[in-house]
Amino acid sequence: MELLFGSNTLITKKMSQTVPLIVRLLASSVSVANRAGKIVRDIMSKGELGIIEKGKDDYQTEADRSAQRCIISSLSAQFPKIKIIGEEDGNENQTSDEYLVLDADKDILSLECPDGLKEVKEEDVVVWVDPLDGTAEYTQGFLEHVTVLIGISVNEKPIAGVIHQPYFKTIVGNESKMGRTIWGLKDAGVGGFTPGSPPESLILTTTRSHSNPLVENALQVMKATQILRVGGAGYKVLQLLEGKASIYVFASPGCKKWDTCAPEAILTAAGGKLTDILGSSYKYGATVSKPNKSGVLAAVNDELHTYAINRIPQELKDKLSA
Ligand SMILES: Nc1ncnc2c1ncn2[C@@H]1O[C@H](COP(=O)(O)OS(=O)(=O)O)[C@@H](OP(=O)(O)O)[C@H]1O
Ligand SMILES: [Mg+2]
Ligand SMILES: [Mg+2]
Ligand SMILES: [Mg+2]
Repeated sequence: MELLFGSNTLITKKMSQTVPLIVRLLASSVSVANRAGKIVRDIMSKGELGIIEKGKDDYQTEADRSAQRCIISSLSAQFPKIKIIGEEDGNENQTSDEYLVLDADKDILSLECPDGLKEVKEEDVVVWVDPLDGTAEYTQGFLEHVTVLIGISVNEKPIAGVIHQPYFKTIVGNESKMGRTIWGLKDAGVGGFTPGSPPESLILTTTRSHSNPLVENALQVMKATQILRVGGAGYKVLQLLEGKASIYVFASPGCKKWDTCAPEAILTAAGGKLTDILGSSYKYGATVSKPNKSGVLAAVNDELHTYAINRIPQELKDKLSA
């Protein structure tokens, strides 16, 4: 019976008897994010983006829809009791065999699960999926900013995640490989990239396509030497992880739980911190409200996070507190 499934599934089935749920879920998330990234590239190559305007400055493309279908159908087939929440409406029940990925990344499967996460059950987990973060940038050709985000929360806290960058190019010898997958697991570490030390002077990263006067006010008070304006919460946190910026400031509603769950989990596993602009943590349980109403403030370490919180004027904090 098992032979019908192919060798990777067979390995996954054997592993399922010994490897803790969280490690298996992260390993499957890495594999499915790679496939979702290929879908994102293929749809761009075909040139039929199928753009829908969901709201003001808020777009959805065929890549957002198909990548979400791939991720949700693949993870729910393997972890049927886990609650999975995706950004794009109308996809949850559209399972597609074409996109079914049942592999699990072997390197992740061999990670040592932290003691506190060994007993986690499917019922304790909520997965937040942003199939394509940086949709505005995807449609405008800023392809390096685009990421696929899969965030894993346990008892409302983000504890593991994947940021896949479909358009990251690696040259190995004469061959170039597209895409890389960054992962993090609380108390275990991060991987898939080379961590960088924070820049010597204060460099901020913020939105490229969703600015407003509140956002600009919070940037000015930081006294930074440089402000990088890039797309996507995933890409901005990647800039922190790689030492290209040290604080991510977005003093506005607009971001949602699927934007921050995976980036927060990975940043925390790397020693950083992500909160709202008042310094309070967001919760990621199944019934929380989706918008991150009080903005985003993330930093590479606690010291810089405290610096940034202290510089935000009280008036601005009052405006963004719900
Ligand atoms: N004002 C507003 N309206 C609608 N959607 C918004 C808004 N601000 C941020 N976002 C969503 O947050 C994701 C990251 O966007 P940005 O890089 O522009 O901003 S930021 O991370 O919030 O700084 C990005 O997610 P994706 O939709 O997945 O691309 C944005 O759509
Ligand atoms: Mg969107
Ligand atoms: Mg997003
Ligand atoms: Mg999105």
